[in-house]
Amino acid sequence: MVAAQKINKDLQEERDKVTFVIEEFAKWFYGGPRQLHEKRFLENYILSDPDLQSDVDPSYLSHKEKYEEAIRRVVVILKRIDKLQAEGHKIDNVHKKVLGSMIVSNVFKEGSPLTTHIGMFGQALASLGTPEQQAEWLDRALRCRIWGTYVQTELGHGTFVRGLEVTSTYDPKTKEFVINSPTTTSYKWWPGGLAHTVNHVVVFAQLYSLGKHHGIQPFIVQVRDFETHKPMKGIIIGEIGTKVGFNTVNNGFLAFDNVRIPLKNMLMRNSQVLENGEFIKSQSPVLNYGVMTEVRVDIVNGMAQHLAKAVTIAMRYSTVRRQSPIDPKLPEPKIIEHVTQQMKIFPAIAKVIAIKVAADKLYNLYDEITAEVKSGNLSRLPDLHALSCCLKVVTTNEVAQSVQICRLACGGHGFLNSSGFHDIYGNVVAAQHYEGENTVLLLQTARYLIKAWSQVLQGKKLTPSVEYLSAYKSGQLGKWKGSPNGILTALQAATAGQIALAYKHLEERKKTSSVEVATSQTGIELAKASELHCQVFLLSSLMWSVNRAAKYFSKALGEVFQDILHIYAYDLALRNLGSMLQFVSFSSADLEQLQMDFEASLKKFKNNSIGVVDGFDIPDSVLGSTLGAYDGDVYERLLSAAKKSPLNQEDVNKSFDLYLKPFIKSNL
Ligand SMILES: CCC/C=C/C(=O)SCCNC(=O)CCNC(=O)[C@H](O)C(C)(C)COP(=O)([O-])OP(=O)([O-])OC[C@H]1O[C@@H](n2cnc3c(N)ncnc32)[C@H](O)[C@@H]1OP(=O)([O-])[O-]
Ligand SMILES: Cc1cc2nc3c(=O)[nH]c(=O)nc-3n(C[C@H](O)[C@H](O)[C@H](O)COP(=O)(O)OP(=O)(O)OC[C@H]3O[C@@H](n4cnc5c(N)ncnc54)[C@H](O)[C@@H]3O)c2cc1C
Repeated sequence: MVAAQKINKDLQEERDKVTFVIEEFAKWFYGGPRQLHEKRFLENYILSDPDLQSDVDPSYLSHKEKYEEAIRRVVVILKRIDKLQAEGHKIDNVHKKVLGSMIVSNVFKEGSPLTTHIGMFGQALASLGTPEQQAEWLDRALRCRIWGTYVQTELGHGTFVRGLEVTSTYDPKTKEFVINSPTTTSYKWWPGGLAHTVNHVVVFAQLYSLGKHHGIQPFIVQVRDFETHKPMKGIIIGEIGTKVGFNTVNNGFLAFDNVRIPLKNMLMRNSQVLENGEFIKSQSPVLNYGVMTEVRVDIVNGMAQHLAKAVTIAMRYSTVRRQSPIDPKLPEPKIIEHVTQQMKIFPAIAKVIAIKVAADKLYNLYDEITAEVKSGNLSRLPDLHALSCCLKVVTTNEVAQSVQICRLACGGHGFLNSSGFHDIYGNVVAAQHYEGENTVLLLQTARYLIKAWSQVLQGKKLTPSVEYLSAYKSGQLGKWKGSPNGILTALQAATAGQIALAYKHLEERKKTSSVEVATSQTGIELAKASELHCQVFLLSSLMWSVNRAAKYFSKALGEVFQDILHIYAYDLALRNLGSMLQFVSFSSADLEQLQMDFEASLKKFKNNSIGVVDGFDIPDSVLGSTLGAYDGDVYERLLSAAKKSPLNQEDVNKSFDLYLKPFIKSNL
């Protein structure tokens, strides 16, 4: 595909300078040769369907048309997956690998109405349902023969799950639950696909049985008729309106008016209600929160992919675009020659890799701990919760900021929808809101860090992710060294110092207030500590991975990883100087050197920067950008995209005769 393309000569010139084998990098980035091959196969197989080659640019459609087109595309893809399976291709979890991945990001642009079906409804059945319940619903859900979503948030409550108002009251006479939405604020609000797509939901409601309250429990409810798709009796359902992004996700509202469901529809893997109404408690109430944890883990991986798209666009465009002479005697340079441009894009490239590495580690931890939980051992669940919360926050915040920087790095053209940034940004900032509001999740991680610090004070041994707190307490951290390793220890000292301060202030406030009030008053410091702790995890994971790369990869690629690590570490240190200055001693010469080292690291990486974004291996059909295509034919693409605007399909728009002309005439 690539060989036949005519490549922009500036882009080719930069590609010729790359010192490592891009394919080796791509294999690493996707987890191995088999995974890379499977990704390419799926991209090609799915996206080559003629019914996806439509010339319709969804950004010109109305809200309603966008949704209808998204559903048409969903079905084309589902048929394609059915065909794939009928042809005997065995790909595990293929629906998630296609519908829940970047492969289709340019097909939907503003999100698929089946995103939560794939990522949350199926997952809720799998992790909260009994084997009998899974036999009834899971297989049909996985084959997309029933469509569902995860319905938790209400108009009045999203964060404080225990405050949800929808009730589910067991009636032992009929062996049914009766579900009700007692107030306006109890309307379910937000779930993806809920409005007009799904026919089932997993809904979270306050359980009452035999007059007693048993907290939030999950129930499966059919909300639309299979044949007519009309709302079922007692179901009030609709769409919540246009949004900053995610406009094809079909987020909806839902209220229940005495909706009856059979006893077997409570998902009972954890807690149970018996026929006589007796309630059997689960091992822990947080087991019902497991789906949220899994999605937080998925979000981190998704952020690396979104940012990979943004940096690919910014990097290729910066290689093709020439503007503003640096040396007046020479022609206008590629804009990537401006060091400030490198400062915008190279740290963002490094972040893609740091986040990908952290996501891999988080997935491994998730798999290990989920297996332990299944066998009844919940001891490491807090580690997973603490890490998944802060990583979800820091990666969504950093990627949102970096996508903006990449957009700005493309000058005015970055503001065009055809650049692709608008859709990437919309998808990224949505994740700052969903699956736990970001400040709230930082405070969850902080609970864990405060407990860890209290263990340090008691001389107890800590789990690996917080072991550095003991090192800080025994005075081993705090001396500045300008290497990535030195930056890691300085950051660890700053984090531990911040946790210790928050702990101290919390203890002081506890003397005059309850623990809860004191914790709330210490929120600013606690949130800061969590954020720093997450940065420690990101940097230490990247260092671990880069050191490993030295053993397993070619020397050339190993050096590129080292360059990336240096850029990442220097950039992180410069952005966190304020926090570090409070707990680490620096001289002004140290800071001057740090800036020099950062600039040198940009220069060193420059010749390989285009190779790394090519190694993200995002085909044009997935990238969907006039500025970032592989061949660099930016200006022709911009013009061709503009010509497709509906306004350009006629010489004179009717508004001239209707409004402008009469106005001009009337003023003559
Ligand atoms: C494509 C887009 C799709 C989007 C979908 C959505 O958005 S769906 C909607 C997404 N919605 C949201 O994301 C809503 C966000 N809100 C929430 O998740 C919860 O309401 C909460 C965590 C904020 C508070 O919960 P609470 O009032 O029950 O709890 P508490 O603070 O009193 O802590 C009690 C203990 O529980 C622990 N623990 C808590 N969670 C977990 C967990 N997952 N695992 C393990 N443990 C957990 C916690 O650490 C604490 O332990 P400690 O310290 O006592 O040993
Ligand atoms: C695009 C999108 C898709 C979504 N999809 C789904 C879905 O499929 N299913 C579903 O059930 N839900 C879904 N949601 C809902 C989402 O999970 C919630 O909006 C999210 O968890 C935040 O909760 P909230 O809206 O109640 O925010 P709020 O809690 O009201 O946040 C408002 C402000 O209050 C602050 N605040 C609240 N509590 C505290 C506290 N304890 N301490 C300090 N500050 C606090 C927050 O930091 C924030 O600044 C979706 C939301 C969006 C935007």
